[in-house]
Amino acid sequence: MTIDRLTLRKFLLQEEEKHGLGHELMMLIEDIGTSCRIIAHQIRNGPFLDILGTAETENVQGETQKQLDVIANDIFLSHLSNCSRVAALVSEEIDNVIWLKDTPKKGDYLVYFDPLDGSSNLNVNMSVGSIFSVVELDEDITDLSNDVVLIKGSKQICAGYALYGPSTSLILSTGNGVNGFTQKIGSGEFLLTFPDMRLPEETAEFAINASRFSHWEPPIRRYVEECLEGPKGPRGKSFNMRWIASMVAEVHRILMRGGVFLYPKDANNASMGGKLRLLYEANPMGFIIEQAGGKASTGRSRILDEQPAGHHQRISVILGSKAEVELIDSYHLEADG
Ligand SMILES: O=P(O)(O)OC[C@H]1O[C@](O)(COP(=O)(O)O)[C@@H](O)[C@@H]1O
Ligand SMILES: [Mg+2]
Ligand SMILES: [Mg+2]
Repeated sequence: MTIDRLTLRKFLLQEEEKHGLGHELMMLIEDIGTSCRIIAHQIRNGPFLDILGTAETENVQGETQKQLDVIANDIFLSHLSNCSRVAALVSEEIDNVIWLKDTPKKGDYLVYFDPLDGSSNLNVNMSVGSIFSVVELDEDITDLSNDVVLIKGSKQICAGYALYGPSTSLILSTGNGVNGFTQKIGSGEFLLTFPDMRLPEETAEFAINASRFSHWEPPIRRYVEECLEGPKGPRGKSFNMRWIASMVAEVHRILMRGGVFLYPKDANNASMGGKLRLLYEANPMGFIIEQAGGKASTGRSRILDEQPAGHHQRISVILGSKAEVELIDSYHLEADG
């Protein structure tokens, strides 16, 4: 039996009626969806096209790029330039902000994206994704500097991600909850398969790269150790642990069944501010998680309230089920005295 599902286009038209999304934002979301469809196609054909390996280049953050990091970035750049309201693009893979307008106006969009997240998973055929975030300018801009894009995550009007897993998912929020779409094989359309996604307040599952144990701050050690102690420990129950090394895949699992994801600032990455990037990883994922009823914190403050200091800034990330993130925050508070 096939169930009739809303297409992304029809869903956006409904959102427009209910919440006045605006034609230009709808078009932009469709362009993002198109980019993700093309990236999904490239990834699935990766072994035949011989594009799963390393490129000859490094990105601005000194990371060796995969060929698909570059390809996915080019796909986003070419499609997002279509929208007449997009003033600037900020990509993980590009050093400076790309200005598409000489005189951006109030109401124009800034789009931030990680074209391919978890790309170390590519050549082992594990899940990867794309992450995006949209902010509206609240004033006309005369000086096109990189600093213009340093806007808090609480100002996002739209964020989401695509997960290139066994199926391709597009998860989206325009500030009215979170909705999940799946790309249909054949038509290639995104159809609404997970309406109004909510994550459970409590959980017994956590995700952290435990190989970094020796670098962790005391509150993170305390949290993980208490989980590992199981029913006889202070948490009084058994915990499960998962690590895919792809933030998109971890966040998606948490959105579907609860859990908490930690990539904290630690002794090894503190000089960079952490591992994950604020503007195109932490903020959009924080927005999605909050819109689904969860919480996103650095351990010491709400991620979406962080004032960015640089457009490739990194940050400590703890997000997921509300009660669990609150507990980890309380351990930081106690440790800081
Ligand atoms: O290898 P590690 O340190 O566990 O890193 C995994 C983390 O790095 C990232 O892959 C960073 O993303 P990029 O692939 O976009 O650089 C996150 O998705 C993930 O959470
Ligand atoms: Mg990433
Ligand atoms: Mg990336």
